[in-house]
Parts: sequence; C-alpha cells; structure tokens
Amino acid sequence: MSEVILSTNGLTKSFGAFKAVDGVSLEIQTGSITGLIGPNGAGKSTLFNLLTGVLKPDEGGVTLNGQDVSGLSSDKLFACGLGRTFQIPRPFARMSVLENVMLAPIGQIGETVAGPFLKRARMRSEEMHIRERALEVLDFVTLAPLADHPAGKISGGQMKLLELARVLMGNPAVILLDEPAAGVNPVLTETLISKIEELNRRGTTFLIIEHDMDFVMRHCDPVIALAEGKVVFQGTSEEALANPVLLDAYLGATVDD
Ligand SMILES: Nc1ncnc2c1ncn2[C@@H]1O[C@H](COP(=O)(O)OP(=O)(O)OP(=O)(O)O)[C@@H](O)[C@H]1O
Repeated sequence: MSEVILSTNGLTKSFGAFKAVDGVSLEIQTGSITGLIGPNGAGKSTLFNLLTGVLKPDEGGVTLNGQDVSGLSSDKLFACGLGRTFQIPRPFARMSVLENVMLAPIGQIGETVAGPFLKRARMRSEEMHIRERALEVLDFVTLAPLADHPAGKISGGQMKLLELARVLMGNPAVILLDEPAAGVNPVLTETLISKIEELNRRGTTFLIIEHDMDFVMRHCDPVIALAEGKVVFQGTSEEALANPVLLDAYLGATVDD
C-alpha cells in the first residue's frame, strides 16, 4: 500500500478579496511523480508557495512525512527534506555555476564550536565537503563542464538544471518543480526528464507544475488539476485527457461537441 509523504488540509490563501487557493486538500504519494495542472491563474504557484513556506496560509495546513509543518520557513522545510525550483530561475549571475550550487542552504557551522582556531579548521573542512558534494551534483545534472562559468551566462535550460543541482544539495525526499520544461530546448528537456526519472527510481517524490500536456501525459502519474483555486480533478493522465470537467476548466464554455 502506498504512503502519503506530503498532504494539505483545507489550504486557503486570499489576496485581498480574491481567493487564489480555496480549500485545497490533497495527498501526494511517496515515490510518485505527480503532475499539477490547470489554466493560467488557477493558483498552482500560490499553492507551491504555501507548500514551501514562502506564503503563510489564511487557513489550513501542510503535513510532511506525518509532521505538521504549517508555517515553517522555506529553509526549515528544505532541512526537513522538501526542495523546490522556481518557474523563472534566479541564480546569482556573476557567481560561478559551482559557487551557486555551494550556496544552497544546507546548514551552517553552529555556535557550539569552541575557539576560533577549531572553528576555522572546521569551516575549511566543511567548505571542502560542500565543494565535493556540489561537484558531484553538477556532474549528475551534466553541468560539471560549466562549473567555472558565470551562472548568468548559461542557457535557460542549463539554469533549470542548475536549480535542480541546488535543490539536490539538500538530499530532499520531495522535490517541487515549477514548469521545468518551459523555455527549455528539447535536448535539455530530455536531460532534465532523465534526471527526474533517475532520482524517482532512487525514491525521490516529485510534484511538478507543467503546462506542457505532452510532458504531463508521458511523465506524471497521477495528475491533479486546479481551477480557480480549487482541486477539480485527480486521477491518471489518461483519465485527465478524457475528463470533460478538465476540458471545461481549460477552455471555458467554448468547447464544442
Ligand atoms: N502576491 C500576489 N498578490 C496578488 N495576487 C496574486 C499574488 N500572487 C498571485 N496572485 C493572483 O492569484 C491568482 C493565482 O496565481 P498563481 O500564480 O498561483 O496561478 P498559476 O496557476 O500558477 O498561474 P500560471 O500558470 O499563469 O503561473 C492569479 O489571479 C494571480 O494574479
């Protein structure tokens, strides 16, 4: 029987009088690649922001691995095993690709270390460890040859791979990807997909916002659809394609029989 790794309960967020996310209760199964679809403005990014602590819900909560994580900051959630990428990657443009990966917030030297000498020695060894790990993840996402390039000079697709590398520094159990295929050339999209599938085979759970239905149909199961802040569909990708409620949500009243 499958287990739930991430769930929400009546999650609600308004901007002024407008409910962007409206009573969303959903369950993400451990080991799944779940697709989150819905028309523009449906509330997908807002839901991601609620799941990752960027926004605080007006109502409802989030559970990760059976623990109530409602209201935790993004950094704390990252430490609890929840990583996310953004629709528009925003690396530190003048820093190298490697430095950007090394900056992922994976824990600092605590204040518990006694004395400046010990502290310096420990910081040096920690930096070496972080560097080694960063080179490892860059190798995994195929960006090792660009390690010393300024991050602002790489392509949009390479930036998405860089974001994945940053997320992987935290060894997350769940990764939320916001439109991984948008603006990415087909070759890099295939690279990204193969990395997602390899991580998934090793046990990582994915929740993916994607407008590219071909991507969703081929790689996501199950599929959850939002419209006007509410969950309007949950099921397999085949069921999604055949679902009239979903067609209606996307195309409004203009669908002809
Ligand atoms: N900070 C904000 N202040 C006011 N309104 C917001 C804010 N963030 C989002 N919204 C509104 O909430 C609604 C949902 O936006 P959201 O970005 O979550 O949708 P989405 O499904 O991710 O859309 P898209 O597919 O276009 O990215 C939109 O109408 C948007 O204008």
